[in-house]
Amino acid sequence: MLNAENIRGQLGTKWAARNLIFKEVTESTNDDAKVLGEEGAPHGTLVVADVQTSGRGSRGRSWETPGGSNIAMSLLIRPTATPDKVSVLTLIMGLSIAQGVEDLFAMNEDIADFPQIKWPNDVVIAGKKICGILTELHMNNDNTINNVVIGVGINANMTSFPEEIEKIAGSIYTQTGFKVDRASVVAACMKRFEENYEKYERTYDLSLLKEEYEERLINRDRTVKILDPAGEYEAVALGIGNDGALKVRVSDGSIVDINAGEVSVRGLYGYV
Ligand SMILES: Nc1ncnc2c1ncn2[C@@H]1O[C@H](COP(=O)(O)OP(=O)(O)OP(=O)(O)O)[C@@H](O)[C@H]1O
Ligand SMILES: O=C(O)CCCC[C@@H]1SC[C@@H]2NC(=O)N[C@@H]21
Repeated sequence: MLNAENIRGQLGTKWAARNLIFKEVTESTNDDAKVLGEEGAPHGTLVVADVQTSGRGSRGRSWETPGGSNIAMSLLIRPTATPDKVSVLTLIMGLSIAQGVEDLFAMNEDIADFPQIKWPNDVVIAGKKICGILTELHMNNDNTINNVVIGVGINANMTSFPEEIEKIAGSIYTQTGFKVDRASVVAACMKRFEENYEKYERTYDLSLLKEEYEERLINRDRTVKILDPAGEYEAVALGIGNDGALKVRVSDGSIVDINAGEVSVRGLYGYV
C-alpha cells in the first residue's frame, strides 16, 4: 500500500525523501512541492500522491494518475550550481528510476525486459513508457536558483490506458507481469537518486553517470527521427554528452548535439 509509513519503513537514504509528505489526493505534486519550496522546505523534500487530479506532463500536456495503481511524486532539490547545470537532473532522475525499478527485480529471473531510457528521460520497459518526468526550475529575484522540482509519474500497476496513449504507455505490471509494491518503488528510486546526485555534485555534469546512462539508452546506435520545429530529419543516435545532449550522426557524416526542449526524438517505426 502506498502511504507515508510504508515508504518510511523502506527508505535507506540519508536525505532524499527524509522530509516526506504523503497525500491521498492532490491536484499536482509539482505544484505542492513548489509551494513547499517557497516556504523554505529542505533539500530532498518529497511529495507523494496516490491520486493526482490535474497532473501536468511535458509540453503543456496532461498526465493521468488514477488512484490505487500509480505513483505521482515530486522531489525538491536545492542545487548549489548555476542554472545552466540543472537540465541534466532530469536525465539523472530517469536513470535513477530505471535503476530503482531494476533493483526490485534483480533477483527475478522470469523478468526478461529491464528498464531502458528513451532520451532524454522517458523510462521504457519492453517498448512502452512506464514513467515520465517533468522538471521545473524556480529562481530567486537575483537570478540564482531557489529550488528545482523534479516531478515523476510512474505507471506501477495500471492495466488500462486512455486510447490516445495506449500504443505508447504501459506500466511496470503490464510490461513485466509482476505487481509491485509502490512504496518499495519509491524507496528504491530515491536511494538510487541520492547516490547519483552525490556523483553529480562532484562535477555538476554527467561525467560520472554517462556510462550507466548510455547502457540503458534505447536509442543508441539506432536511426531516429528528429522532430525539430524547423523540420524533421533522420540521424543515428550515438550517445550523450556530459551536458545531457544527444549526440547524433547526420546524413553528411558530421556529429551534431541535440538539446532537449523543443526537439523530440522518435524511433522510425513508432515510439522507440
Ligand atoms: N500515465 C501516463 N503514462 C504515459 N503517458 C501518459 C500518461 N498520462 C498521460 N500521458 C500522456 O501520453 C503522452 C506520451 O507522450 P510521449 O511520451 O510520446 O511524449 P513526451 O515524452 O511528453 O514528449 P516527446 O514528444 O519529447 O517525446 C503525453 O501526452 C503524456 O502527457
Ligand atoms: O509528460 C511527461 O512525460 C512528464 C510527466 C510528469 C508527470 C509527473 S506526476 C508527478 C508530477 N506532478 C505533475 O503534475 N507532473 C509530474
